[in-house]
Amino acid sequence: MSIPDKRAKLDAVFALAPVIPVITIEDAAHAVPLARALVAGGLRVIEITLRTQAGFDAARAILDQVPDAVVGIGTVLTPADYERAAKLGAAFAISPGLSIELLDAATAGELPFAPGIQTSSDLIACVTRGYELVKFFPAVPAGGLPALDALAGPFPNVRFCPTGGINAGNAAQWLQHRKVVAIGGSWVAPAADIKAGAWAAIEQRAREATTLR
Ligand SMILES: O=C(O)C(=O)C[C@H](O)[C@H](O)COP(=O)(O)O
Repeated sequence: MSIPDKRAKLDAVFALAPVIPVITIEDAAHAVPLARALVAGGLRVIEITLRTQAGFDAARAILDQVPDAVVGIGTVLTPADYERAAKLGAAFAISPGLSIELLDAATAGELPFAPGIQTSSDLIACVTRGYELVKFFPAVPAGGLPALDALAGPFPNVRFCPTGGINAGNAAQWLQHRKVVAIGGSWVAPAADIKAGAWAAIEQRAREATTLR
């Protein structure tokens, strides 16, 4: 697939919902009820991180059993992670950062990829290769909205998915920025609620998140 085609696919995914729940799952058996709760609440795009062993199995279960969910693989750190995400049939891959090796693998591959950035040098590496939708991580510790606004200036074509330190209290402010396509965060489905099977609470938080923009 060409770079513009992959870019268009990624844009279409990020247009589906204002908030992307970032999920860290310890037990793959939780994946399907969790995804059903998020979809029922109106958040179809879900980032399953590879922070835990269960990440891939969780993503596979959702892909198999929750057709309305749009599954992205997060914490993609290496070309091998990217390849695995592509083989799994995920909708996209996303990273908290970037390396040239990772960008090159994603350029050669078929799966749309959103690199993570924190500096203008990161953004130069991205735009040089045609990546124009990036995760801004960690959004709040790295300077918050003023930092994003400053970074956006020299890169007029870049759009951002800020993640890291965003919650129900500050999410709306981030979503008002014209270069923010969506925000990511763990607050919609925190680890404790997943562990406890608190699906109704997660569904309710998802529903509230859909009204933030
Ligand atoms: O694990 C990854 O791949 C990441 O990119 C990091 C996560 O997106 C953030 O850690 C979520 O941040 P919180 O919403 O503040 O919990």
